[in-house]
Amino acid sequence: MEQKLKYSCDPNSPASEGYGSRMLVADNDSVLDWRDYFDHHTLPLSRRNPAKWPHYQPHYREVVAEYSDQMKFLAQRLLGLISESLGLPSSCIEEAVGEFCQNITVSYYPPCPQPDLTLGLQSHSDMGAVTLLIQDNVEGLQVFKDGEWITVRPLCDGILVLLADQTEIITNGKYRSCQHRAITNADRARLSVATFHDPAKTRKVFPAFEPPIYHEVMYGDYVSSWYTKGPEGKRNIDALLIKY
Ligand SMILES: O=C(O)CCC(=O)C(=O)O
Ligand SMILES: [Fe+2]
Repeated sequence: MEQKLKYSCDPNSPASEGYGSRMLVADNDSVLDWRDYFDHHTLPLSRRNPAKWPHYQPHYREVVAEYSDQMKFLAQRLLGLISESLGLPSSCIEEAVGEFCQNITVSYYPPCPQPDLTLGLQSHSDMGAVTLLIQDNVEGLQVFKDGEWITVRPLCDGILVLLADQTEIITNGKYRSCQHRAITNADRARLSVATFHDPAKTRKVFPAFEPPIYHEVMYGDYVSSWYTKGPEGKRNIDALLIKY
C-alpha cells in the first residue's frame, strides 16, 4: 500500500500518470471497475519521465521505454497498412493523427468474489487512434460483435490490435473502433498491458473522405466529453455523427 501511494496518480485529473483504481466519470455514475492500473506517459519524449515509474523490478524503466518505442513502430506500420488498404498514401492516417501521444496502462484485475455483480472494466471504445494490447493467459477481455459479447482467447505471444475512435473518424467509418470490456472471475487475477496511441489534445481530427459522416472534433474536446459523460459503449463517437 505504501508503494501504491508513493506512485499514485492525481485522482482529480483524467489519465494522470501513476497508480489508480477508477476511470474518471461523472459524479453520479455509480459503476466502479474491479481494477487497479498503472498509467505510464511514454511519448512524445517530452512527456516521458521514467523517474515517475516504479523500479522494484530490475531494468523495469528501461524495458518500458524500449517497449514504448517498439509499439510506436508497430502502430505506425499498422496505420500505414490501413491507409493503403483504403487507397490513401501510407502516411495519410498517421499524418492526420499527428505526433503520437502514447500512454501505457498496466491493468490488474484481482479475483472477484461475485463476478456477476461487476465488470473489470466497463464497455467502451478507446478514444485515440490505435491500442496495442498484450495479456496474460487468463480470459477476461470481451469484444462486442454482431450484437453479442465474444471472449478473446488470450495468446501469450500475441499482440491484440484494437482500433480506436479517431481512426474511425479519419477513415469516415470504413474502419470501426472496437467496443470492448473486461469481465472478472472468482479464482484468478488477470493482467493486461494496453499501449494507447492518441493525437495531441490540440489536434483537429476529421474524415479523410467525402461526404464526411462525422463532424470535425478537437481531440482534447473529445477526451473531456468522454470523461464527463462516461464511455458507455460507443456513445461518444456516435454523438459526432452528421445527420443529413
Ligand atoms: O484489460 C483489458 O484487456 C482491456 C483494457 C482496456 O480496454 C483499456 O485499458 O482501455
Ligand atoms: Fe480499452
